[in-house]
Amino acid sequence: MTSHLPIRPELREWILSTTRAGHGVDTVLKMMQETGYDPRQSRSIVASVLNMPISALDAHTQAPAPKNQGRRTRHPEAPQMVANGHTVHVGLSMESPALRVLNDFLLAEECRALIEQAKPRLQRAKTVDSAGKQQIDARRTSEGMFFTIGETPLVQRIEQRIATMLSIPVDHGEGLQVLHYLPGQQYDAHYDWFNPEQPGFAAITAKGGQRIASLVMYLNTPEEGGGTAFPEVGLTVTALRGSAVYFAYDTGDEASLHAGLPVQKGEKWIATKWLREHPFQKASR
Ligand SMILES: O=C(O)CCC(=O)C(=O)O
Ligand SMILES: [Fe+2]
Repeated sequence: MTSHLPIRPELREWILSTTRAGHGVDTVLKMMQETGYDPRQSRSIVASVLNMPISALDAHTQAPAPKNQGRRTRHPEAPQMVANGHTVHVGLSMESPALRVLNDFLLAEECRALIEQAKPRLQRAKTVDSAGKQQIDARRTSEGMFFTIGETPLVQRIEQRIATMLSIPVDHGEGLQVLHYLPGQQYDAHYDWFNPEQPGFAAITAKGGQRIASLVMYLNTPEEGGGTAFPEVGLTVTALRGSAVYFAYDTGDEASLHAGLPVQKGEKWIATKWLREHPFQKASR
């Protein structure tokens, strides 16, 4: 996905002028890493600017490929899989973005209980600004809250189901977030991966590294609207109680662009789990 990376013009110009001045690709990569770029990111960016495949980049560098590549999730396989005794049905599969619609991911009773546990703690949802700070954002008008890892037996059960289904340890997950949207509320089109070009990138990824996949679980069925749209591929996933949409991405994967469409009638409750390439926090039990 190297061609999809948003690269600042100054950085592009610097890479071109440095290589034109006779410095090797390995020197450029080293300098980028010294200024805080993640090794994998710098390789993608340099390959994109110099218009060469990452594999060709290896031939120009003496250093072996970076070893701190994080984990990746396993995409659930159709038609169904059993995670901790619970059967999940794969209703739709897509390869770009890597996406699965999962039916029966949560029981109706689990959806109801999760909403009840979240309700007293809702606050206006925030986004992460370019300095890595949480902020109120007009693009995201819903209310939300975070559970800590394993905070309640129910949260723990859901986290273990996710971990088994995607074959990734529970501690790679950010705390489960519950969001509540009322009519007119939405989440504008965005990527869940963090942009390596934004100033706060190092701070946001210091713990756990980059995000690699998301799971959006629908806790109710809005009367009208409120689906999750993937505008790059013309797909809208219907918000249906108990089902979920899973999608995985590389940094810069534009196909993973998605939006929580406005609720037209009724309300919408979701729980989101974002997964990181490295352990994000210690599980509490
Ligand atoms: O509300 C939705 O359908 C999408 C939510 C979302 O994109 C997120 O929580 O990152
Ligand atoms: Fe998202």
